[in-house]
Amino acid sequence: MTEILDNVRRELDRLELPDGGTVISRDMVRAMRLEGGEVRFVLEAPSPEMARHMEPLRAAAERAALSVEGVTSAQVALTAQAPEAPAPTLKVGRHPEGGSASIRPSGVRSILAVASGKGGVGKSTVASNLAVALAREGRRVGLLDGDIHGPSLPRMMGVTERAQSPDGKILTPLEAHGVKMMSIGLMIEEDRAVVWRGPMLMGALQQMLSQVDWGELDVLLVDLPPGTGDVQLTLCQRAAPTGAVVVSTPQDVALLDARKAIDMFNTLKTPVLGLIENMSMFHCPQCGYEAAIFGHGGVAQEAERLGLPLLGALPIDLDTRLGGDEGRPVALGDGPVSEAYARLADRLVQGGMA
Ligand SMILES: Nc1ncnc2c1ncn2[C@@H]1O[C@H](COP(=O)(O)OP(=O)(O)OP(=O)(O)O)[C@@H](O)[C@H]1O
Repeated sequence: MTEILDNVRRELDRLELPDGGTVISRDMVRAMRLEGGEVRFVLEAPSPEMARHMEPLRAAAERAALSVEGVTSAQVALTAQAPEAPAPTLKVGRHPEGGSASIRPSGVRSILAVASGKGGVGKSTVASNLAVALAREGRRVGLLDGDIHGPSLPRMMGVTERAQSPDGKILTPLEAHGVKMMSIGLMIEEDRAVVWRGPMLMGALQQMLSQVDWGELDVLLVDLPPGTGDVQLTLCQRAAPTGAVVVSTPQDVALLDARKAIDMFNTLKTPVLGLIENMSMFHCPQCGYEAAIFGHGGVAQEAERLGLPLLGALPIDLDTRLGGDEGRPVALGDGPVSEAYARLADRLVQGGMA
């Protein structure tokens, strides 16, 4: 299936635009899906004015998709980016307000923290894929990037637009792959560093929870920074999360830090719902050889020791890395990793957590 969609994209990349580039290189294709042999996607024009002249391009895109083997029908819709809303006057990077008052958004049924002790274990990758898998199950999902110093979710979810605040008070979340999302990365330029102390980090989290129009959500996933710092403290003390899932690799050094994260959640009385092992095995796609690059079974043993469920085990996988870099989480496709995320999502839904 992924191959068919890749071929469709390849064909679309031949559709040249009068002012240069193609619909792919100009990033105009949205929400591409394949069901049975039917391909559907949206062509997004930069403005309503341009969309009015794009019917021939839309028809050409349909023909291009239909020319791909395995595609039996194609439906392409035209849309246009809304005229630019006023730039947010909302100032980010304030100190937190309101003492210990709740900052939990009222329409959100469940808040799940996605945490890790150590950095780089794949927490944001798991959060973005889990969000997509839950949305594919029909859940109303939000994804909040709590990693304020190193926001990576905009890139992983393929969102490049800036967040807007039509009234200067409340930010509108951006939407990608059926998930509403908010990140400091949507408010500052990508290569600008956030050089903030603890109180400003806590203030930013407060703003992203209580000054964002999250609407009605079944679940809001909060991708926490690694470790046990101010953001974790604020979330647990003021937003009453339903629980936390802790991501770790099977490596000893990562497990050691995961134990500290679990200890922190216990201290803050936030239930730890289970552990997720990431980068558990590498299956060589060429020769079938299996290598336990970061060790094997460590997270399962740790979960058993702590009496916590092992919610899932995800392999080291090239498509996972590529999907993260390209802004198309691997859980959008089909294949063993996408199925593993679907099982993880299902488990959380069945358990009433998402
Ligand atoms: N299962 C996997 N297979 C292959 N690559 C992976 C996997 N999980 C994560 N990665 C890659 O590892 C890198 C780190 O992942 P990610 O940013 O999700 O980690 P993180 O724990 O959120 O890091 P930090 O919190 O320190 O920013 C990314 O390049 C990501 O694509």
